[in-house]
Amino acid sequence: MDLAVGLAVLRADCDWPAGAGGRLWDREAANGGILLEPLLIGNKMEKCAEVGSSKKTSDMDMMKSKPKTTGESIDSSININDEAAAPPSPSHSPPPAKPQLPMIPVPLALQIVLTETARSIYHQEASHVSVSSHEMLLGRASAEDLRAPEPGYLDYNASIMDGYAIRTGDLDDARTQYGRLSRDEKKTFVLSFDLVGRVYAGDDGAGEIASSKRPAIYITTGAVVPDGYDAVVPIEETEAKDSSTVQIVSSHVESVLDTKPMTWVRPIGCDIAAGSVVLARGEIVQPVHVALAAQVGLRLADIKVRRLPRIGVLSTGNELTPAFGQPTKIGQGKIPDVNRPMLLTQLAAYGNCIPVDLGIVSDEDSSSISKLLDDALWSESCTENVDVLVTTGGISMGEKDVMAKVFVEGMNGKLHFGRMNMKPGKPTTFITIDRKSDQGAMRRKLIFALPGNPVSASVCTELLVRPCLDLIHDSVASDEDEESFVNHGADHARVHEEVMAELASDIKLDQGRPEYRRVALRRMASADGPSQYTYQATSTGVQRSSRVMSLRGADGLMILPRGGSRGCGFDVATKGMQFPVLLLRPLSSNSRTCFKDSMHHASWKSKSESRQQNQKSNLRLGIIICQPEGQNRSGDVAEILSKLGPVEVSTTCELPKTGELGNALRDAINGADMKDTNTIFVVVPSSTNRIFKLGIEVSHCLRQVISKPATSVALKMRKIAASCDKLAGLFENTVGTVRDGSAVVVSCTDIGLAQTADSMKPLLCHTVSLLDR
Ligand SMILES: Nc1nc2c(c(=O)[nH]1)N[C@H]1C(S)=C(S)[C@@H](COP(=O)(O)OP(=O)(O)OC[C@H]3O[C@@H](n4cnc5c(N)ncnc54)[C@H](O)[C@@H]3O)O[C@H]1N2
Ligand code: MOO
Repeated sequence: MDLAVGLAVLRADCDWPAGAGGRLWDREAANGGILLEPLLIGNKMEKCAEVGSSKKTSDMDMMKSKPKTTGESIDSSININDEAAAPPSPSHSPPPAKPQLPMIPVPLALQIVLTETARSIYHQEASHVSVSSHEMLLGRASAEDLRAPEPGYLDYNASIMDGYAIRTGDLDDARTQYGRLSRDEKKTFVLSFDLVGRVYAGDDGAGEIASSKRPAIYITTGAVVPDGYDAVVPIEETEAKDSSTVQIVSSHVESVLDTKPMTWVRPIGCDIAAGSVVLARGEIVQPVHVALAAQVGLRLADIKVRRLPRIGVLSTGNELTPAFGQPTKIGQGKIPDVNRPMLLTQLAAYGNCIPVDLGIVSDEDSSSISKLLDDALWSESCTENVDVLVTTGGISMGEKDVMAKVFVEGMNGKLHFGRMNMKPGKPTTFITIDRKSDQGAMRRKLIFALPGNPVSASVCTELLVRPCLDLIHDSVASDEDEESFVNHGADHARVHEEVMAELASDIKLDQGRPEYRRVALRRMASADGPSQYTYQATSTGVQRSSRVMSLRGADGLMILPRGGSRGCGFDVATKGMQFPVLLLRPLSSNSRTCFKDSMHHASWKSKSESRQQNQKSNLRLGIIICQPEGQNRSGDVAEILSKLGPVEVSTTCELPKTGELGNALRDAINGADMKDTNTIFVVVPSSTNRIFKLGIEVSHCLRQVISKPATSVALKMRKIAASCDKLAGLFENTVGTVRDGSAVVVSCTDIGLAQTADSMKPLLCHTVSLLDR
């Protein structure tokens, strides 16, 4: 008899709960006192080893683990008929339907499921389907690369603006003529076009179009730019003189004369070049792919997606009556079948499978259960057999718990594990059934026999069935050898997103098994700084596995260690302790969480604040204070301006012995001690009643050194200063680039300087970021 449980290497990122006191899991075999412990290497579970001694060699044999590496395959099958796997039965009680199998850690169970799933995918013939509506594409895995056909998108030259299509070649004469005019003559220059036609979006653009010396065609956004025309002038830059003449608004004449070919025109294929991949093989279809496929003109029949696995859901138990039917009689031992509607909807919500309702069966007659399931899985007459099966109930230790026997004995299944070290969900059982087709190809079915308690059934579906279905859904056939394919598939499968969360209150730990406690999560700003978060977990109440209310409002499963001396060493997990939480759904869809502390929210709340934060350090200041003899304001001004950025140098110029100020400013701006600056403030103290005159004087002098004036920035600054103090509005601020464009010079008074500088900071930072350096 061939008994072997291969214990696989767990995913390297599959760490067990923190705070479990070093022993990450253990298991006491039924009567052998065998402890299984993982050896921890670098906080990762690398392999399992047996410790302690055992009187039962066969038990040991069954548990024997050849440590495997990810490069090796797992043979995780258990022979259920081997007596050694079962605890001894007292002579007065009937033997249990299912032997007490090793209780394996959940991450190991998941690894086994993923490995066996990948193996089944390897042997599965890839089958692709197309769908009948675009909504059905969403979330499906593409079966092949989809490329944009010739000539790409768009297939005609289209106008980007409502305006007039023109021929840029027609502008040459007018441009030459305009170039010869004086400044005043240019002001009165008229550039006009003959309006020769109209093209609207949807017209084929091929209509008869009259020609003239300088024709223009009225065109709408998206319309075909007619042949021979190569640019569009936006309507705002034109005025219609009469029904046959369009004239360019005088302020736009110069720019329109400079119009380059294809201005405001989208050329053929510019959005999507012919041959570009719009949906890659294996990629999961998102709304953007639907948009791209539509844009390049594909038909639904052209889009092949992988067939979704069909998954059957069966409830077992004599006590069950169909849900949503006749009310059950009170106190008669009957209950509504909750698991089937729950799991059918849970699986449908995953979007990675087609759930199939297999009904309810009584647990009285194993052979009729075998027959029903055999039909669902293999029937020749049934074209739509299920690929995966989930049953609930009848999998524990009682006389009526027949499901393991049904699968193993009745259907020749291979049992991979029969108990998991967790609460809820301990009796969870995983089986595969392989058969050869008439052509000799291997076909495999994956069976999850889950506990009957609804919470256990739901949690185990989430923990094991969901990743299995995701793997089938996401996998793409490959030329690799079987073992490489299987190992790669299992190691790269999608597993649950995980966050660390701290307990909102004390929780008594289970003394027998680690608990996957249903918790609601709240995201909170962390003391570690902006955009750092912590999560707080609140238990959903009593965690009995019949209490479906414990699933209500749960965002995740918090992995609490087994308590007591055989577990983590303590009995109560106290408020504030942190444990990992496997997320049941992405947190962002959690409507109860308002991310007020997010960067997104912050940018809405205080745009200027965050901008200032971002732009903190790019201003390196030089300050030149033009002060009357005997005054010294440099300290105050430097202190105020230092809020903008580091002050590299602060210097003074004597006020003004006319004719000398210009030179003094030039020397100061170009002086060696200003070389590390990029923003030079020339500040004129307001203590004098000559503020207007001085403003003009300084401005005049600065214009000699400025290579490019920035008049609108200066005007803005003046407005801000005037809003602080009207007197400041009398000062003529000047802004422009100096030193070959490597620095900005700004002149101002000291009135309202703090507020003005503060308001100007974002603009100055941005200006400085655009300097030539
Ligand atoms: N001697 C032992 N007894 C039990 C053990 C054990 O280790 N030794 N494990 C317990 C644990 S843990 C669980 S979980 C349950 C699992 O039992 P089964 O999987 O055999 O399931 P049933 O006995 O058929 O049902 C359990 C419970 O759930 C109710 N149920 C079943 N199906 C449905 C359904 N479709 N909708 C709603 N409720 C359902 C059923 O009436 C039972 O109350 O075994 C423990 N026993
Ligand atoms: O595992 Mo059971 O699901 O604890 O109740």
